[in-house]
Amino acid sequence: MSDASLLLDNVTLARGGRTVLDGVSLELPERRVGLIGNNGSGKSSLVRLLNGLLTADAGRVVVHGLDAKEQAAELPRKVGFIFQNPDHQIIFPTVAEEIAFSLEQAGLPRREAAREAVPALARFGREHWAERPVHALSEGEKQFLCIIAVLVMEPAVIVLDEPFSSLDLPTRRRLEALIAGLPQQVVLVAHELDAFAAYERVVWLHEGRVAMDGAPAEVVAAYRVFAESLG
Ligand SMILES: Nc1ncnc2c1ncn2[C@@H]1O[C@H](COP(=O)(O)OP(=O)(O)OP(=O)(O)O)[C@@H](O)[C@H]1O
Repeated sequence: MSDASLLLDNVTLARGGRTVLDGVSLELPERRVGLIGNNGSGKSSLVRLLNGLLTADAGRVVVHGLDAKEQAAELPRKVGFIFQNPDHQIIFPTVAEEIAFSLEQAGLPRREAAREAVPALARFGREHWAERPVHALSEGEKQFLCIIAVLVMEPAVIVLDEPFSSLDLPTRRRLEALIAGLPQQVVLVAHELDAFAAYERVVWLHEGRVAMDGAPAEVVAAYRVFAESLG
């Protein structure tokens, strides 16, 4: 296995007494990986194994050489996570404080992190946001702030779990362009199936198992047929 891979080896996970991942095995060295499937199929559960928010009941998860169980404490710095709802991620009242907190998480001493927040925002052309109250940002701006907060920590992997749900189309397109330019490995969970056209690999989860896995054109087309048949 290459060191820059995500590996799930026969992973099983139960939540609330139900099996939500059932013997999932995947080796994912691709830089752009999509995850699709019906509501409740296990997508969010799977990506939460990658940054230690959840721990597999059986099987093994390895993230760029880190064993998710043995080296769980190191995972949050390796895997940046962007949630569907930015309000779940943002904890500080101002933009600069939020970014300073990320820098501190990345290992900078507190005072240095506070000093570096505005220059960090400037790298993304958002230094004018520094003193803005987070609640005064639009949904798209909040999502962008979350992404900046994750990127300043320079993780090797970026996971986005349904990041487009509350975004209008222009904001979504801007976010997609930003994601496309990232040097990191990206794992995207989304119901917007056209978002995966340029991806290298798409995994379709169904009821906690891999239903299909491969090039986006084939996997998305097959999932579309299946999903339409349920409607
Ligand atoms: N906090 C929780 N406690 C117990 N069960 C949970 C919890 N969160 C999710 N589940 C269950 O785990 C299963 C998989 O959920 P998960 O969120 O991983 O699916 P998903 O594919 O991401 O769905 P969606 O597309 O709706 O976001 C579902 O049956 C769900 O009810």
